[in-house]
Amino acid sequence: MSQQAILSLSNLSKRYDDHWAVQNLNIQVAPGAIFGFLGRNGAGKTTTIRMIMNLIRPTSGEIRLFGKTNKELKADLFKRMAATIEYPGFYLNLTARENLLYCAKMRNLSTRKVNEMLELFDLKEAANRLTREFSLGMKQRLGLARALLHEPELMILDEPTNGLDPAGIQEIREMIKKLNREKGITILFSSHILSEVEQISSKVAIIHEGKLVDEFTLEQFKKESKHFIALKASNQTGAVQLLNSKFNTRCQVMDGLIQIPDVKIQPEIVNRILIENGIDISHLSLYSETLEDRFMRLTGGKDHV
Ligand SMILES: Nc1ncnc2c1ncn2[C@@H]1O[C@H](COP(=O)(O)OP(=O)(O)OP(=O)(O)O)[C@@H](O)[C@H]1O
Repeated sequence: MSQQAILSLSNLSKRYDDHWAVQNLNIQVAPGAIFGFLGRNGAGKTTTIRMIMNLIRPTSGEIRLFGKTNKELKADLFKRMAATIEYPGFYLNLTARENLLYCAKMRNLSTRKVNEMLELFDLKEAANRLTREFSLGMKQRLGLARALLHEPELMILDEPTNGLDPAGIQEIREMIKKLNREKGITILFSSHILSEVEQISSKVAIIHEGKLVDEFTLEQFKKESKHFIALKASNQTGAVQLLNSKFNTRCQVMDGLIQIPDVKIQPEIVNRILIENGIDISHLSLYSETLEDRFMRLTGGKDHV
């Protein structure tokens, strides 16, 4: 990587009793990225984030933030980065504005940022309402506003859309993109929701049973993803034999569909050849591998896992 990584994990591992929650994790997050950290429940995402945040100690391996170890960064670590882990907690008897003002004062930050954050996160109208009346979506937004008060360069968000309804998920997704685009903040966020990761990440890492099983940019993914023709015929065995010999290819049968792997073969020609040979077709489509397919291939998991 030509540009120095803003976050670099080298052989990072964490062992609990007799099992590895995270094992030999190597990840580089480039400045300006929206890095999606994807894995099923229990894959090791939160453990990794807790280690980055210095909340738990790694069993082995190294974490470098801004090119330095946690020890070298000391207090600077929390000046230059921010994180939200699980559900954000607030003083429920204080208003949104009071919560932010309190946090700014505690951390010796300028209070002028409070109004800016309320505006940025669309909380201006709700600013004087008690946070006990807030919906989960509003609390998530207030949590992001609080995390951003000190203008961090890197934000780490652990499952930021957990428990939100579709509209809340959309709002947080747009916020993440906006923070990255307009404020230049590098973002690492964990998720087990594939569509979410696919929609906003510039780079994705898939973690499974504590190990990194795949890492790619969205650009790479689109280039590398498999394309094929899928069809269902009245005589599947006969159709496979015929297509293999006519097109010098190797068709596979998956989930009751014949897959022709060669993208250069034209579907209309496939259609004609099968019909001319007395084989009827009940389904024919062009297919590209989705992130969900790739994730399932690697982890045996499903979308919301
Ligand atoms: N304090 C702990 N003691 C023992 N085992 C733990 C501890 N914390 C996490 N684990 C185990 O480590 C593994 C990884 O857990 P982790 O919470 O990091 O997964 P995750 O990917 O964040 O999952 P989720 O999406 O469910 O939060 C799991 O098997 C979990 O049970």
